[in-house]
This record gives sequence, structure tokens and C-alpha cells, in this order.
Amino acid sequence: MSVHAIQHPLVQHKLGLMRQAGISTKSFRELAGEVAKLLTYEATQDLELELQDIPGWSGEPITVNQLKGKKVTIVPILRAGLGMLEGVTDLIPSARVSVVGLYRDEDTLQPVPYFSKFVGDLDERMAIVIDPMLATGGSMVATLDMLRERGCKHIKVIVLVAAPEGIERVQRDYPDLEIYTASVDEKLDDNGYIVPGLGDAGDKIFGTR
Ligand SMILES: O=P(O)(O)OC[C@H]1O[C@H](OP(=O)(O)OP(=O)(O)O)[C@H](O)[C@@H]1O
Ligand SMILES: O=c1cc[nH]c(=O)[nH]1
Ligand SMILES: [Mg+2]
Repeated sequence: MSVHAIQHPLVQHKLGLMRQAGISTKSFRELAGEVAKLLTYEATQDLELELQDIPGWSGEPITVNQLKGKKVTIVPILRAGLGMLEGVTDLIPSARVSVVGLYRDEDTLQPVPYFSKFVGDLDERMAIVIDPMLATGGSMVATLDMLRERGCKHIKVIVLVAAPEGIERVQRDYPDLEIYTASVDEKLDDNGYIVPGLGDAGDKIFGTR
């Protein structure tokens, strides 16, 4: 598995702003979208192209590059993943969206599924799972399992912040997966929160803290 910790100055600057104590919902949400967009640019560098003949502006036929294959599906993990969705679809506007609803039980830290709706033909599409936080990795592995059960073979993950524990957990079951992140942070605290992390990303995006 490869972990791509993106060092681009804009990513690092914006992530730094997100770590500020007392950040407003508006700022956190805007920055989550902006960092998600920049990480999407990095994560899509190897999308396959194919040549297509189209009529050009001058009336002559021309050959251009177009993305090859079935449209990508973006998979936000509810709720917090929704805070990244617009940033991702800004760059991949024709993407299909599959939704996975999971919350992490605060006592057991186990993911509790409550909703899912996938687009069709997952065996022919690349899936990009988005969630701001990869903490213990339980929510991510549960989502990857759902995709794999439905035949999806080509999956990438974009998270804003990852904990080493979560990376290791995902790596155990998905050794070939590629993860794109703005930061691999230090560790999890006793409550399963990432340190230094961002705090509760879902609460900050939805204003429920
Ligand atoms: O790696 P894990 O230990 O599973 O933790 C990460 C999960 O926790 C957060 O969601 P949360 O359960 O708070 O739900 P929310 O998005 O509705 O706030 C986060 O957005 C991830 O989905
Ligand atoms: O640090 C963390 C861990 C799980 N979920 C969050 O929102 N933040
Ligand atoms: Mg939450």
C-alpha cells in the first residue's frame, strides 16, 4: 500500500489553518473542501486517457484526450465525508456518488452502519472513498469491505488527516490500496481521536459541536 502525504504548500497551509482552536464552521467547511480539491488533483494523476475525434472550432476534425472508461464513483462516508464532496466534484463533475452512512460508537470505537446507496457497475468503475479522518481505520475498512463485496476492484482513498494506527489497520486488509492525505499525524489519544488532528470533523463541518 502507498500512502501519499501531500507536501504541496497550499495543502500544508490550509491544513494548518484547520487545526486552529475555535475555528468557525464556515472556515472549517471551506478549508475541508479546498484541501479535498487539492488532494483530488494529486489522487487522479494516473487516470487513464483515450483519444477521441471531435469537430474542432475551425470546422476541421481534431483528436483530443478524454478520460477513459466508466465514470468514477466518489464514496463519501457520512457525515463528515460530505464536507469534502463538493471539492472533489469540482474537479470530477461527472462523477457518480455512492454514499455510506457509518458512525463510530464512542465507547467501542467500532463503526455502526446505518445507510448505504451505491451506484451500479462498481466492478467497472474506480471508486474514491472520502472522509476527513482515518483514525482507528474501522470506518474505512467497513466501507472498503462494502465496495469489495460489490465487485469494486480499483479503489483509492482521500483523507485529510490519517493516524499511523488507521493506516496500519487498512494496510492489513488492503495491502494494494493507495491513500492520499494532507498529513500522517502522530497518534491516537485514549479516546481514539487523532493527535494533533482536527478534533471532531463531523461536528465542525455540520456545526453540531
Ligand atoms: O477511523 P475510525 O476510528 O473509524 O474513525 C474515523 C471516523 O470517525 C468520524 O466519523 P464519526 O463517527 O464521528 O461520524 P460523523 O461523520 O457522523 O461525525 C470520521 O469522519 C470517520 O468516519
Ligand atoms: O480525530 C478524530 C477521530 C475520529 N473522528 C474525528 O472526527 N476525529
Ligand atoms: Mg463525528
